[in-house]
Amino acid sequence: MSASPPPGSPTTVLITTGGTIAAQTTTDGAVPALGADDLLSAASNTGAVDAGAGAGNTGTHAVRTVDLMSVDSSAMTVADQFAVVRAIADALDDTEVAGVVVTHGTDTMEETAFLADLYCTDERPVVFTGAQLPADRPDADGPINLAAALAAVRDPGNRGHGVLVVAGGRVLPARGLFKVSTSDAVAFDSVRTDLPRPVLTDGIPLGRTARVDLFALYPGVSPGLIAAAVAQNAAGIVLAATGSGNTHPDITAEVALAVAHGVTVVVTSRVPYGEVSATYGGGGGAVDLHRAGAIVSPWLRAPQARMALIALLTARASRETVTEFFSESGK
Ligand SMILES: NC(=O)C[C@H](N)C(=O)O
Repeated sequence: MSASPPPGSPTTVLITTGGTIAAQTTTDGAVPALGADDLLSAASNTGAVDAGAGAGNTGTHAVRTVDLMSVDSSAMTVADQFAVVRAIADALDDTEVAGVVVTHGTDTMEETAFLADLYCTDERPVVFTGAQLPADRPDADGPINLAAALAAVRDPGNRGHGVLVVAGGRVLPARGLFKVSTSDAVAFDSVRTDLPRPVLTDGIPLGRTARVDLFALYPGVSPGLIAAAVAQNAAGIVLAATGSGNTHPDITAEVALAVAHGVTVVVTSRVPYGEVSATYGGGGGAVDLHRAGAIVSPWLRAPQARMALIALLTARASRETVTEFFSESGK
């Protein structure tokens, strides 16, 4: 039995979306099966949640639950991701709510948490968490991560820092985050933890969103990939180029054609750390890609650059606005 939080206690909203934190092992592989109440019970059993906590409350905070969806995050659609962002905004519409925890698969947490951060103008903490091991494993990391995420919402030091991600004992900003391990509890790292946070204030879109394709570049890559994206009416293309944003000259020619078709092209890197900058020439360097009309993303890597481009192009942002967003993000 869990004790009730004192009357008038602030409320944390717990939104669940599936992922390994909610998964059980079946003969067909691990699949999300658990809901918010199960996750809260497991978190309270860790002893890491304040005394008196349990399903329905965490110590001095009441917990309101929203079982939003139950999917592996690798199977999420962009519509699902915007549904998560809207659910966070709905939760924060209630002034009694002190903050929000979202449980989510780790495969694409860097994308959804970043998308939420793009629209996050509220001071109240929004914290994503997940797990690397299914909930039915004796060494499951989900319960301790959820307990830590709930504690992060209660920590006044986390106000005003945008969306955070808690996993494996680390608390990191969503912006700049990427998954670094397929299996370790320390699932994430950051390209830079002090990235500026330009936000989008036009409102969270409803309905269709812009199509943005993402290609990793490599020796021998076919320029036809870009032509195919243009032919299929992509509004934007993100290139995870080699090194500091470089590729083969044949790609540069296709980028120029795509830009001439009105497609917004953003160049980032397949390398996890360091700045992407227009340094190299030679026909396929970032200097050449920039001259061909591509916008360089100095710090946001491909998955997050793609989410930003989807959000910006859905809001019909001009080329100038997109350029400004990426340059602001790199200061
Ligand atoms: N660790 C995880 O959560 C991986 C899982 N495939 C997911 O992203 O939903």
